[in-house]
Parts: sequence; structure tokens; C-alpha cells
Amino acid sequence: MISLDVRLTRKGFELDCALQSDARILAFHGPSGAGKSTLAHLIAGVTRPDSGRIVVDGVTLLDTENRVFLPPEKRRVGVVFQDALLFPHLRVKTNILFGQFFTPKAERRAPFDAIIQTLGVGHLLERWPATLSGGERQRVGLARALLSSPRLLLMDEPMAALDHARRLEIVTLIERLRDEFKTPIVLVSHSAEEIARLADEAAIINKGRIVAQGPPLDVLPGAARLIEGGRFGLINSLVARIAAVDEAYGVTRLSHPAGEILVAARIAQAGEARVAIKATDITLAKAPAETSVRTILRGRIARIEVNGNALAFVTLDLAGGDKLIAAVTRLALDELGLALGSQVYALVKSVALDERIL
Ligand SMILES: Nc1ncnc2c1ncn2[C@@H]1O[C@H](COP(=O)(O)OP(=O)(O)OP(=O)(O)O)[C@@H](O)[C@H]1O
Repeated sequence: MISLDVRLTRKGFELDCALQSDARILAFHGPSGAGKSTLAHLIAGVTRPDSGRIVVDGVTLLDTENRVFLPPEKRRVGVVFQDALLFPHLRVKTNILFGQFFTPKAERRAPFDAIIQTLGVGHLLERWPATLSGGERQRVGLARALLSSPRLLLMDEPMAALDHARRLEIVTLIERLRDEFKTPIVLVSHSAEEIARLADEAAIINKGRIVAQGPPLDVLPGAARLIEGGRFGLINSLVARIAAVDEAYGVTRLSHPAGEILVAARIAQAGEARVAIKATDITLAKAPAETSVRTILRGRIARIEVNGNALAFVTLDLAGGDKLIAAVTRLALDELGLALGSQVYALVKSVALDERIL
């Protein structure tokens, strides 16, 4: 879907990035000032590199050697930024229709009605942008971007300006866009939890370089040390089957191949639920002892990533195939004699429904 190799020098900042990806959702992640937005701007065409090449979906957007530079409006890269920039003097409907303005008629594949429906903006069409809430503005911005039948949807911190409820709404929406419209997405995000939930691949950018690329759970632990407070942001996201609601105690039991998960809430829905488990809320044990912890998952240590000096991120292969990352001290690992390949139990003190965390 995307292949790029670009260089750009600014005063005090040098970017030199090469990557290839076929991910449905590729995330750019890294510390502030690393160059994530700059890379996004290079793909969108609003910034020119000193040299390089960018190909999306087989179309060359930029090739300095051969003097190719498609201007932003010809790239068909749908752009959604933190603050959806809508034209204030145009009603919502006209703002959305503007999306296809630069798309040649023959290439206008995006179904207006389906987009309006998926994004739930039908009732907003006659409104003025100034009267919309942040979440509504974001949805209108997305509708406009999708209507351009984009080869790629570029989202730069689309959720940063939203509160928790709106954020969840947009996360769910992005999942639907990915599944229903099949538009590849590049998501710039400083939130490890957002990436773990949405992306199938993450590129970690530090000081203008891509320092790692791979499945989120493989590369996020290494990236956590680059980011202030990063270790607190690592959250696992597991899907488990709702087995029973215990009305007397107000808890819900979920069944996962690695063990039972107990959520301290009544879950009204049936079927499956997605739960969030913070890496720092996990204790590792060699055997499940008598404790108050009620979520105990069986796994094997697949990877140990030392973070700074004291802390280690331990990736477990859980029974059933999921991965789980725990943040524990290196001291504890050594004292327990835990190493690669060890069988362990992950004791989880508090499990939340994913919806509450995001
Ligand atoms: N228009 C610009 N002109 C000059 N320098 C810029 C410009 N935009 C960004 N920079 C600089 O380029 C570097 C990379 O910035 P960029 O915005 O790409 O980082 P980022 O990873 O997106 O950071 P953040 O997470 O804080 O948004 C920084 O040193 C920044 O100060």
C-alpha cells in the first residue's frame, strides 16, 4: 500500500525515513518532535522533502530523481487532522461534497449515502460548522476525506482533542471504516493504547528515523522507553467470551483460553467483550497462589525488553494465541528465576472494559 524513502533537513532536525507497509492501519508513533507529523505532511504533499520517493497503491506521488511531485489535491490522500478544518462559510453538506471536488468523475467510487450513514452525520447536513461539537466536526471531516475516494486516509492525532466518550466513538468508527470501506489508513498517534487497539502495524519514529516497525505488541514495549510516561500507557486489549454475570456480587466472568477474566462490573451485552489490562497492573507468578486476584491467565515468556534499568516489559504468549505484556521489575524476574520460555501466570488486579479506558 505504501512505500517511502525520504530525506528532509531543517535547522536542528533531520529526517531520513524508509518504510514499506501493506498494513490496513499503519501507526506512526514516537516522542514529541520525532517527525511523525512531518512524515504525514510529506505523504499528504503539504511539505516537500529534499529528496526521496513516495508510492501509494502503485501510484508515484513523489520522486525527486524523476522530478515527480503530485500536488496535495491530486494525491487523493484523505487527510484528517486533530482539528478537522472545515470551511466555516459552507454548510456541512457542502463541506462534505467538497471532498470529491478534486477527484476525477471516473474515479469517484465513494458512496455518499453509505458514508453519511456510517459516520452518522445525516442530521447535521444543513448545519454550519461553528454549531458542531468536536466529535461531530471530526466525523464531518472524516466524511469529507472519505468522499474523495482516497487511496489512503491520513489521520494525525484524530482523537487528541476529544473527550473519552467521543474518542471511543471515533475509535469504533475507524474500525468500521477499515472493515467496510477497505481504505488503508495511516494513523499518527502518541497513544500506545489507541495503536494497540487499532493498528496492525506500527512504525516507531525517533529523531527523524524509523527505529522499529512491526506488529504493535512487538514494537510498543521498546518504544515506551522513548516516550515520557510511556510505560504507563501500555495497555493490553483482549477479547473474551462473556460467560456469566454474577448479580449477587455485581461482577462479570469472561472466559478466555488462557483462563478466567473477572470484570468488576455487570456487562449487559452478550457474546464477546473487549477488555483492557494495563501492563503495570499485572503481577507474574510461577504458580497461582491463594490471593484475592481473580483474573489469572496462563502463558509462556516470549520476550523480555528491559526498559531503562529497573523495569522490564515481559511479553507472554497466552494459551489460545493472544499476547499479553506485563511491566515488572528486573529484580523480580531475577529473584523468581524467570527467563525466556518460562511458564508463568499473569495475575491481573483490575480489569476494565476497554470502553472505559480509551
Ligand atoms: N513548519 C516547520 N518548520 C520548521 N520546523 C518544523 C516545522 N514543523 C515541525 N518542525 C520541527 O520538525 C521536528 C519534527 O516535528 P514534527 O511535528 O514532525 O514532530 P512530531 O513527531 O509530530 O511531534 P508531536 O508529537 O509533538 O506532534 C521538530 O523539531 C519540529 O520543531
